[in-house]
Amino acid sequence: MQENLRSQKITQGLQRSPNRALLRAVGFKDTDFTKPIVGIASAHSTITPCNMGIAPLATEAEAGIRAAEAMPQLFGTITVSDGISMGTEGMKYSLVSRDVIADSIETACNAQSMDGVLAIGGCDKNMPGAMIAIARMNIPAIFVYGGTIKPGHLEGQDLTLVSSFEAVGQYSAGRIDEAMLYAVERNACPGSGSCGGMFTANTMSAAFEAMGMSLMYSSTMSTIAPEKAANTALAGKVLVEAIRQQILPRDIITRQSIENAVSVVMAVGGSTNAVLHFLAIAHAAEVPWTIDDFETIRERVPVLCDLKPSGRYVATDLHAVGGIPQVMKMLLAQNLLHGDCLTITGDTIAERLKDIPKAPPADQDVIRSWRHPIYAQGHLAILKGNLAIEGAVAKITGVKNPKMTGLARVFESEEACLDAILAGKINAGDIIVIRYEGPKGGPGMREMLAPTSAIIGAGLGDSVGLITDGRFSGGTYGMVVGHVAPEAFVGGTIALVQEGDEITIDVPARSLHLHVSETELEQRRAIWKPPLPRYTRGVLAKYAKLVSTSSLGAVTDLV
Ligand SMILES: CC(C)(O)[C@@H](O)C(=O)O
Ligand code: FES
Ligand SMILES: [Mg+2]
Repeated sequence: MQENLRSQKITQGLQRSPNRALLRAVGFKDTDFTKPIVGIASAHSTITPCNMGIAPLATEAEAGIRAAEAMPQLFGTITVSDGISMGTEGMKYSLVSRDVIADSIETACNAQSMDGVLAIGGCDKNMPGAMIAIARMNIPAIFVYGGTIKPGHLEGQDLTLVSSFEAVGQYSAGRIDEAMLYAVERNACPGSGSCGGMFTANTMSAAFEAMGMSLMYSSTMSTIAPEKAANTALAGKVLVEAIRQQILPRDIITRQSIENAVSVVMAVGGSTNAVLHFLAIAHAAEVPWTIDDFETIRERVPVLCDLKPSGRYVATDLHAVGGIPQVMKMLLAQNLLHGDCLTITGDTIAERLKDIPKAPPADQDVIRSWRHPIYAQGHLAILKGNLAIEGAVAKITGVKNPKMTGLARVFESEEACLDAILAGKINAGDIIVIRYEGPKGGPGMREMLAPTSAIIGAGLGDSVGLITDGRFSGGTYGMVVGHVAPEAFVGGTIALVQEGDEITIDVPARSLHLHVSETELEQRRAIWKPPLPRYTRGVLAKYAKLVSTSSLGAVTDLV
């Protein structure tokens, strides 16, 4: 098999002499022009612990690729740290960054005819951004996770970044003092790595491992562990072999492997963002996959892992007891995983899992036994109803009652809502509505981590519901429903809700209902006026014009 299938366009023949002149300047010798050119898409950044450990890993990948007789070429892609932009206008760029990352990787690889790409990412959008590009281009590729952070420690408790968000709510509700708030802040994030609970970054990396696009065990390794460096070099070698064998992403990313990935998301109790991102990845891979497909999986897959945000442990704890392969083996043993799906190594999932025991180790409680799951069914439910005709995504963890009726408390932005919670104006039984935060309206579907953490911190997690056309952080839990579609900006019913309207969130019935008659809704619709776009120039304006509804994954290249 020819290994420079694509790069021969820039390296072979008389006319490519100038191209070779440039490549010689970056180190190519006569014998290198027939070797595969392999991009390394590095999301290194010093702004955030999620990405600050990536540069040394990129160096490891480079060495692995070179040792396999290929030509590694490093290029940078961007990151937005959700935790740093959270709660500000800047957070509107977070989901936008997913598509900027995808577009930038596609641009670098296709413009320079690379034969394959190894993408390394850290913060939340790095994972889906890279995978969208990989699926779209369909050139041999592997994803390497930058690795998870270790937990922080305070007074015998394990902390994550989300502890710090919750401390703000606890402080405002008078449950902790200022000294404690700052103690949490100082101890929450002990160094390099992506946020440690089963938040969005860890959810997506775990899902990619399950999908076969990353090496086994790689998604739960700590950034600073020596095994992470060694595994990254190995990923480089595995990729070069995949280029030689021409194993393409769309051989791996199939309907079955997306089912495997989503099953693992349920089993680990992962982030609502997985719904949005897998819709977008499936779209990029041209795999038929709809929002209702998540429901089919939820019904059959239990939540097995006791992980934060609502559980007790962090990703490094999961790693220590067998990681994602152990969870996958448990699902495989119950026929809930397609064992014949291909992985990037050329082996199938079942072959990769063959030496792993069917049950988790007995002396631990991070992964529950099959008979005693945390929840008998998955925790990410798709709700529909007059408030969300296209669908909405509910996360139900840490709540006693998955059905709730209450009176609407309506906010036109996240900031307005947070102010009301912190001022003690939200009461048990309220259902908060945060709107005009959708893909087009926000734009960019901000994550409502500050309000949802403030609700938890105020002790209202069980008694207050929240619905929004925005998104949630992987750190959010409680009675929360996001991605409400159609969004307010395009005139979805959520735009017509008035203060004091009765709303029912009924997860068992999978319904989201506004108790207002059709006639009354029609009257309200007749006087509703679409708001002016919040941005008229720049990337947010361009994004708002292009982006699809969230029920189709908020993609920017819908045909
Ligand atoms: C800040 C977090 C925890 O990274 C959040 O953005 C998430 O989605 O998990
Ligand atoms: S802020 Fe980057 S993973 Fe949480
Ligand atoms: Mg996030």
